Amino acid sequence: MKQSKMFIPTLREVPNDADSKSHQLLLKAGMIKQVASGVYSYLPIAKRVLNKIEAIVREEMEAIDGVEILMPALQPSELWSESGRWQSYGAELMRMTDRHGREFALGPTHEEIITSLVRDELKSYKKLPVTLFQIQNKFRDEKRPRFGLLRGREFIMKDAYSFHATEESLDETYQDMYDAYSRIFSRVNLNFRPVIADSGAIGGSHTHEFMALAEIGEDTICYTDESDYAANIEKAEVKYVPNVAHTEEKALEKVHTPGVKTAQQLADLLGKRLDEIVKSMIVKVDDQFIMFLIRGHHELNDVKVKSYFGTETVEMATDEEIQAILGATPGSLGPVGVEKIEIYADNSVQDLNNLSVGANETDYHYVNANLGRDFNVKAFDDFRFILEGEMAADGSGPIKFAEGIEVGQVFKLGTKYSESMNATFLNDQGRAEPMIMGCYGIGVSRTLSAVIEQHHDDKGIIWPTSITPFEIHIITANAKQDTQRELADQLYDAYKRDFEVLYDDRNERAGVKFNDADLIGVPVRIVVGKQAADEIVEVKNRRTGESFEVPVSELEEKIKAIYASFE
Ligand SMILES: O=C(C[C@@H]1CCCCN1)Cn1cnc2cc(Cl)c(F)cc2c1=O
Ligand SMILES: [Mg+2]
Ligand SMILES: [Mg+2]
Repeated sequence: MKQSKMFIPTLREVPNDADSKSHQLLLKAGMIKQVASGVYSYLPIAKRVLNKIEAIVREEMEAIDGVEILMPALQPSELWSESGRWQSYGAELMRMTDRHGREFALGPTHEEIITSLVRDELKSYKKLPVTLFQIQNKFRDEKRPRFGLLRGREFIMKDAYSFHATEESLDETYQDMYDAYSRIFSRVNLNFRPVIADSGAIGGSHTHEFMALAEIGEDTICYTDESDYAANIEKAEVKYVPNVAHTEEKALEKVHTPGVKTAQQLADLLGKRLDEIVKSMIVKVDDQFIMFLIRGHHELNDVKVKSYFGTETVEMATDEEIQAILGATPGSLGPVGVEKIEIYADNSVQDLNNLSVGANETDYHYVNANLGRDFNVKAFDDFRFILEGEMAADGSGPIKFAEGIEVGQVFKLGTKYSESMNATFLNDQGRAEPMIMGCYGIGVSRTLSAVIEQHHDDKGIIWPTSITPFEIHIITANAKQDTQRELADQLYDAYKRDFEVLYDDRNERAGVKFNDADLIGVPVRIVVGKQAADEIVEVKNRRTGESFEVPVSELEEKIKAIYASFE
């Protein structure tokens, strides 16, 4: 492709609203243009890379008997009412009304559509299992779109859905998908980890997220070097090992603590360690207020609370709600004398006695509060985030943290949608049963960004050869110089048959062309410059930065040698 005919609006300056490295480079390399917040056009270089990522996804889906379809973005609200999600989703679900006043969702995902499609067709166990997938734009009205394509409001997803007569059959497809995802993310050259994850609103039991390691990642991964254990921190289980350090029970004592709002301030005032303080948090679970007791140096894990109570509607109580229930502000809450609401506690609260807690009176706390005598706990469980260095749930070794970008997720859905939408099949005894489902997503446009996050230097993107927009970048140092231009034209004509060639034939200064080439990041660059008359060109390896002066007669061999070095 001749660059004079292409559309690659590179930028010299970093756009100030670009808030991640990949976002900056996508803009500087002229790969995307923002249309609205979280909404982008993909320009030619990006489109070529997306085509290659999608081709790899298709290959790996079809290799495990996935069959491609394409569903509409416009989803009638009636189907979302059948599943109950029209009511349960809020502002994130983009909705519209057509000219007849009928309501639609702009599809954020396609469980309702696919289940309604399949329930009319797959009526017998003999026709199961089936795995269908699509690659299509999704719409989610994110409150804070950011990091370019990493968190957009319209994005490209591969979403697959599988339908089964038995759990075993689902387990098989789940494993096939898990392995196919590992192949896909390896092939696009991502450094990734599959992690145990929380299934959240979608329901279902078992799910893994595929995390691309990157500092910008919004997810925290917990992993150990001693095993392949890895979990999203939302889910990372804290194996409770009692470390009881009880002392002789002392009399409850009320202490005036003016201005104390935080556990640290209380610890400082009492001359105690932060971990000797117990924080009391009021959480609204469904529409019931619950008090959670957490050690001072721990944090409440809202995802574990949701999972424990089996609901997504979990919010911290507001100051007003707290005032109404306990008559105090959040800085002075405690379990002593609390009868109106249930009290749950994290396991590690059991390790201490003579606790320092709020007195439910602003500016007053208790010391020496003791379980049983002064307050009761309905249940102890794992309600906190694990700390770096604590033992992993599999006992293999200390947990380490890393940031990750969630580029894929596989779910065992079960019968949540087939029951609510009556998608049944006749089993081998002729009895109707709800189909067992799995669903599997890959963020295709997010994967593009994740690859850039992991493959760039200070000059620009360095494409892995598997998804590079072009294989060779031919540049004339001075397009006005006939000898250079003629040799470059000749090389372009010779190579464009066997290679994907980008030919910078523009009448731009050499420096501009080299800067653009560094930004666009094609793995191998050929510069036709002053030595064109001697049929010598410069070959540059974008990844290593090495340059070689090569006679044209040895050029193809050199290019292939550089490509071989990438394997
Ligand atoms: O999408 C999934 C599960 C899987 C992911 C892989 C492909 C198939 N779906 C979870 N999820 C996430 N955000 C959503 C946002 C909105 Cl606004 C919504 F209405 C529904 C969902 C929603 O269901
Ligand atoms: Mg997540
Ligand atoms: Mg997820």
